[in-house]
Amino acid sequence: MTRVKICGIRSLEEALWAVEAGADALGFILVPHSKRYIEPQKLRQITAHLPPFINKVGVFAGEPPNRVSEIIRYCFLDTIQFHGGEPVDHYRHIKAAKIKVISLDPQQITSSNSGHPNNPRENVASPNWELLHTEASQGLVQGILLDSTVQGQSGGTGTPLPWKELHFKTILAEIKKANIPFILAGGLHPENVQEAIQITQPYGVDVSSGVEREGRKDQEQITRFIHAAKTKASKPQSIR
Ligand SMILES: O=C(O)c1ccccc1N[C@@H]1O[C@H](COP(=O)(O)O)[C@@H](O)[C@H]1O
Repeated sequence: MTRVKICGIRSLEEALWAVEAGADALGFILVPHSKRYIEPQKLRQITAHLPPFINKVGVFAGEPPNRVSEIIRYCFLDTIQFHGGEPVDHYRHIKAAKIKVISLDPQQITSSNSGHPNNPRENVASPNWELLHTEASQGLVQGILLDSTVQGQSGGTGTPLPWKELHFKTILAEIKKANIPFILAGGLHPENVQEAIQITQPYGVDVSSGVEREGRKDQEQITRFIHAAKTKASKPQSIR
């Protein structure tokens, strides 16, 4: 069954909505410029009151290793999500599971399909797959998350990746070679998550904007999202 992370939680009430609906993980944004930022002092008050068996993920972008280590311990977090292109090697001493984020520009993926008949990858800024495979084989990362970047902004953009595009299939093939769990993010919501899962077959899905209403987490959207993600779709889908 597909694991679900609900990200950008800012209160105990929101966290308990997600837990009640069956979330496997909760994400907390520790990126100070984000509109979903939560202060460590407030976060600790949430995590201290959560039931067991729920994975608590801290989302960071470019925070120095010592600061990350301090927050992980202070806030009782289990997992680090590196959302700022950090060299994960610098964080190897920290005792937490690590998720490396690869941010992709949806427009570049789409244009690479039609751009050049002989080389569909020509226009795409390709991630460093060799580095990812090395990090995975050395046990430096335990998961890889694909997210969308829009005009230089990555994280919480609410923009879907073009998972139906042919070039996306080649990206997935590279990720699967690393042989670590793959998590799909970027613009997922209750209406598209089943199709996205059917096409990409991820270990887990991650959502922030897609379970909000007027900028705040919404209990009904969270419940619908988790239900959809954990229910098998009836119609088969394929990549065109
Ligand atoms: O959610 C944020 O505000 C955020 C800020 C900075 C880095 C990451 C952030 N969230 C991550 O973004 C993706 C997808 O978000 P969305 O569903 O498209 O809104 C997900 O991995 C979140 O963990």
